[in-house]
Amino acid sequence: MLKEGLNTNSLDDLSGQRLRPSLLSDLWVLAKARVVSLLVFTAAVGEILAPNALIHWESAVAGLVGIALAGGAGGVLNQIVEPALDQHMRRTLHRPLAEGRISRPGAILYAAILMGAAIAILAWGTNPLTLVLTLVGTVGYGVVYTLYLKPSTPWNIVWGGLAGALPPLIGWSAITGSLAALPLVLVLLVFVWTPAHFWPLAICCRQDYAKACIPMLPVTHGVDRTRKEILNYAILTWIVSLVPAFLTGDWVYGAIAALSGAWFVWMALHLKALPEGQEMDRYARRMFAYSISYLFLLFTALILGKLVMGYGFF
Ligand code: HEM
Ligand SMILES: CC(C)=CCC/C(C)=C/CC/C(C)=C/COP(=O)(O)OP(=O)(O)O
Repeated sequence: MLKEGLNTNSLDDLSGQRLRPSLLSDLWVLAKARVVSLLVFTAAVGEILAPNALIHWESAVAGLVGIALAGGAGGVLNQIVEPALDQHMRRTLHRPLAEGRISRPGAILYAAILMGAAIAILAWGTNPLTLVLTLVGTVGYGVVYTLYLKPSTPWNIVWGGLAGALPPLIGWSAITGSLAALPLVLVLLVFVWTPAHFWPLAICCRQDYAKACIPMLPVTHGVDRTRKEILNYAILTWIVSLVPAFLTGDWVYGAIAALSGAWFVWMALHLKALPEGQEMDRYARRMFAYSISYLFLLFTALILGKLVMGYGFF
């Protein structure tokens, strides 16, 4: 059975036969709901850090629901464009469109419903800035990254990552209707984190990307250059993660960011030192998994700091 890679639907039964996923689970996978959950969490942190989030709780709820729906629409758009590519990759070949369980028109209708609902909720419960930023996120990922950047440049995810980095700012703007230094730094943080999040996985899947003719960095520039870039971006992420401590005066957050970032950089160094082979691929997968916990930890530490210290000056 196809155990290599992150299968989105590992539904093999005891006899090795694949069970057919339910429609609900297909809709969940189509909307990339697990990725969207972290996007929504970073948006929630943007909201909590904003002044008077509790007073504007209706906007806060509308902002989170809107981002979840719009992020889901982005995931569906991505898979509408890519069924042929998904069929070539062990990690993605069981996706609903790739296996034909959901038709293209069905997926287009699903994306339209999600996006329509997102626009309606954001327009009703938040403000024009939040609506525009969210649209930029969905179009940036679902159209610009998927259609243009991904098939054409190995730096695709650096620029595509901007879309996924927007939620903290969207969360802040849902509450305040404006921009500010702290959420902009958080956007920068997710932006520089994204390459060190994704390229370890791209190293593991490099043969699949090569077969599918997608110019991911390990395919075009090799594994060594990719490991060097992962290290550069891990160091950059570590540095940027310390800036919120200076902006908020939250040194507990600062200590957590310093330690968890040092571990991220150490993993990048270790990955770089390993000889190419299965051990390196396994370690790259560990670093990919850690990247997700790391971002979650940073954002959790930020809200705990706000809840304890209040940041009255924001
Ligand atoms: C262009 C930018 C990005 C790229 C290319 C990328 C790529 C990926 C890929 C290929 C996966 C494997 C998951 C799957 O098979 O569906 C993944 C997983 C994940 N990504 Fe990213 N990612 C990006 C940005 C982000 C951002 C901004 C976040 C959140 C802030 C995020 C959060 C996650 C999470 C939580 C998972 C785990 C999902 C799971 O367990 O199924 N990613 N990412
Ligand atoms: C603010 C807002 C609404 C933003 C939406 C942005 C969004 C959904 C970003 C997710 C990024 C992501 C899952 C990339 C996967 O890359 P890929 O598509 O190359 O991976 P794949 O090979 O798994 O399809």
